[in-house]
Amino acid sequence: MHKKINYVSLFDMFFFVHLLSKYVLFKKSSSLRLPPGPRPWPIVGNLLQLSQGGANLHETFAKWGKQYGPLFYLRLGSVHTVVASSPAMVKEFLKTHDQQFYYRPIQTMFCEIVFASHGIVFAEGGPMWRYLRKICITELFTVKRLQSFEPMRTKEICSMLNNIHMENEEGKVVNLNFHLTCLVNNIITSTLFGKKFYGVEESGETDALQFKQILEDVNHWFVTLIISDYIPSLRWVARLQGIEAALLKLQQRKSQFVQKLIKEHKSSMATTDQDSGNKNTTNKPKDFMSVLLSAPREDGTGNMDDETIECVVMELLAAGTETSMYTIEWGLSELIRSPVVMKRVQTELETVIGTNRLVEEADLPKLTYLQAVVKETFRLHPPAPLLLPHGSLDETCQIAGGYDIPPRTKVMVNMWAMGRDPSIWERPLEFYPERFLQQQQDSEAHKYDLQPNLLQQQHPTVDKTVDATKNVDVKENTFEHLPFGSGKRSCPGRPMGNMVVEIVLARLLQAFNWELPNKQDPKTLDMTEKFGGVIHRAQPLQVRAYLKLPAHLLK
Ligand code: HEM
Repeated sequence: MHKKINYVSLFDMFFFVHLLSKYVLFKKSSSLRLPPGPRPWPIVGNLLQLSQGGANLHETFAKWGKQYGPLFYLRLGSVHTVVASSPAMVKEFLKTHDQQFYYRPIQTMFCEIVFASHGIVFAEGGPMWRYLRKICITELFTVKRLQSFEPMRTKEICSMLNNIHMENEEGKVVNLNFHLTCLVNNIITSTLFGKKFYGVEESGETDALQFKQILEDVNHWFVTLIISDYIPSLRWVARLQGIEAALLKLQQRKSQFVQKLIKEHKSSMATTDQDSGNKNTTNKPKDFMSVLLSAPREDGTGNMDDETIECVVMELLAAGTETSMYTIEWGLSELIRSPVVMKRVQTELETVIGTNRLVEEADLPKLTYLQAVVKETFRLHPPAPLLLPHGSLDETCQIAGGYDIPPRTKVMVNMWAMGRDPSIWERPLEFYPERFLQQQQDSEAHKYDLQPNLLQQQHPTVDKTVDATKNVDVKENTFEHLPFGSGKRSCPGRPMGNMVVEIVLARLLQAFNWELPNKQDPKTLDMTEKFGGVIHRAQPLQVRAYLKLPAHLLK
């Protein structure tokens, strides 16, 4: 009994000291003019309210945005957080004060251990991050480099089309999610390491199996809420729960896997150099890992170190795969639900490309309606609904409205809420690509509308004359539509991500007619979302695909 009382008083003392330290910390911020927001609880702040009702984070934030305004404040444990959800507020952070808010000051245990926070995505900022972004833009995502991988992409897409066709011939329902996972992973890893891991030999402890397991674990931990990320004094809890050990083990597995690839690359580069006197004599495109291995260090002395390369390639893999593949799945889901829009995009493909050859990447600029379909998909289903967190480092910043943003505040942008905001978009919940077409492009698209009145029948409420005046560039310049972010932290992989989404969708639509299994009414297709780092369909898309091109074109 005596012992128990001692424990209780010890706990009380710990609790009191904890509260006192929080009080001292937040006394300072209470003199600041913070944006409005829900009332925080002691210690945990608004953390518990986040999970109330089981809604996805971006949905909860959209609800609070309506209640508290386009900029609201939360305290998540000890982490100051603000959420912006109007073009004017987003412009404040991504343009007007981009110089102060381009940092990623909030590091989670996952980023710290698994990515060591010294690549691009999770790096706070600084000269190394700037240098790596420069390499992305001048070396990796150039038109020339991306074009050099076109034959690989064409081959992979054709192989997927063939597999889908064969499954359908056997009377099977096609799980599109499965096919897209294989395809997009193979495209990205072939670009990054010159290797693919899906659809290859899978018996035993193969590279493919290891790769998939690592990727699964990285995705799992990326979205797992670890309490000590918000209440750092509870790090010992993460230790006791074995979280820290699990993350360290994942880091080692990831490191061993990528280091093996780096070793293979170094020895094949050495052989090529010996054979050809420093000239690349093979027709194989130079993958990103080879480019990074021959890139100089930031200070110009020697080559970049292996740890940085390891970090960068894994980040590119994590950033580039699910974003692209889920967009394609959402796009096709929306088109199946809107037969008139589906008809228009397929007619555009028939008219511009014909039926004697498959659409190629060089054709994409001519397919204006397809581009509008992709933009409309990003509007309703931005893969990163809250972008990635931004923030300032050590200074308090004053922004429009007279609000103070304390140092190291996590700044989130609710792109998902903006995409569905009726004050920005007319009839925001309708899938209506025409809203992105300029007037002259719009009349072009009408060429492909076989029955002009059908669109109005399907969307009786849509007033085309109003929406047709809008175009996507205006929407980006006015900070209304930014699926790739904007400013210093905007997505460097955009040229690749956008192109992969467009070409895969174009080929799927050109090659097949799509239906739901068992003659299910398209309007009843379940569109429930799940947030797991990237927004994806709660239920993978299951479809029937009927070939509409000669089968030999898929070879
Ligand atoms: C549909 C495709 C994609 C979408 C929608 C997308 C979207 C985004 C968004 C919203 C951000 C955060 C911007 C911010 O913090 O404000 C981002 C960052 C990033 N993305 Fe993408 N992305 C896509 C594809 C790719 C691809 C294919 C790659 C590379 C293979 C890539 C590499 C990156 C990197 C490295 C960053 C971090 C930039 C930094 O922190 O400086 N992304 N992306």
